[in-house]
Amino acid sequence: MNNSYIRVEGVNKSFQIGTETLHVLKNIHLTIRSGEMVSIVGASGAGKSTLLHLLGALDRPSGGKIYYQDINVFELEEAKLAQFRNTHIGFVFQFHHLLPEFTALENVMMPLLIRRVSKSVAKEKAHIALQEVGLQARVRHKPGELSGGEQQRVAIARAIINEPTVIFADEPTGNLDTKTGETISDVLCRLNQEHGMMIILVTHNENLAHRAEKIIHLRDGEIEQIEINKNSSRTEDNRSL
Ligand SMILES: Nc1ncnc2c1ncn2[C@@H]1O[C@H](COP(=O)(O)OP(=O)(O)OP(=O)(O)O)[C@@H](O)[C@H]1O
Repeated sequence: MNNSYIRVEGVNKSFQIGTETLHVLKNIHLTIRSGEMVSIVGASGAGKSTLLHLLGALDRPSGGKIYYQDINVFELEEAKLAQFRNTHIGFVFQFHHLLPEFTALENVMMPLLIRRVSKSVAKEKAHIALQEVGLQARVRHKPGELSGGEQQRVAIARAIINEPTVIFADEPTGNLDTKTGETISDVLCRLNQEHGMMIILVTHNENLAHRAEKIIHLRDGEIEQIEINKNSSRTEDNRSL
């Protein structure tokens, strides 16, 4: 059965710096299945974040196509693309971009309020999302009153409130100590295993990278290797690329 959810076909990305063209991603081909947890690893400057941004439809490729099932996302006009992102995708970044003057609950409610969901429904869903990441006791705290790991869990709750199909995370444990980083890794793995959310993440954290069932090694903008992680609890014996 073909259950590929995201299909990347011959994607390139270049940036123009003055008269120079920087070829950051070259001829990327990739398939990511429904429910998969995938990590993208590689040296600094290899193109990991650039690839994640393209996969998450935050930026457009210079060439090639990205399909979500049968939707060619970059053929969508800007407003439709934004709507597509809001409906299907959640983002978690190293620097969580929480709004400092709002409580954890209000930060998590925000994506639903932007979509004009009623305040009472948004509140109820935000409570559930914060419970999901183990922060039910901190709903009234503002970001400055939370630890780094707690702030990151609020960011994850905000990313899952729309019940996205896929979560993109760029260095989600990047500025956290080892133990707090493990808690965040546990939260992401649980969302994948218990709720079937696809998780696609960029990380320099070896432990987190190896909890994914597929590890994409990028080198100088090219896929060097796609490693199927036999040790991942989700890897099935009969999986193929
Ligand atoms: N908007 C941009 N304009 C010009 N060059 C860019 C832009 N974004 C990224 N680059 C360049 O593309 C290359 C890849 O960047 P990217 O952020 O994808 O790397 P990375 O693998 O995520 O690195 P790191 O592990 O250090 O975060 C870098 O050399 C970077 O300078």
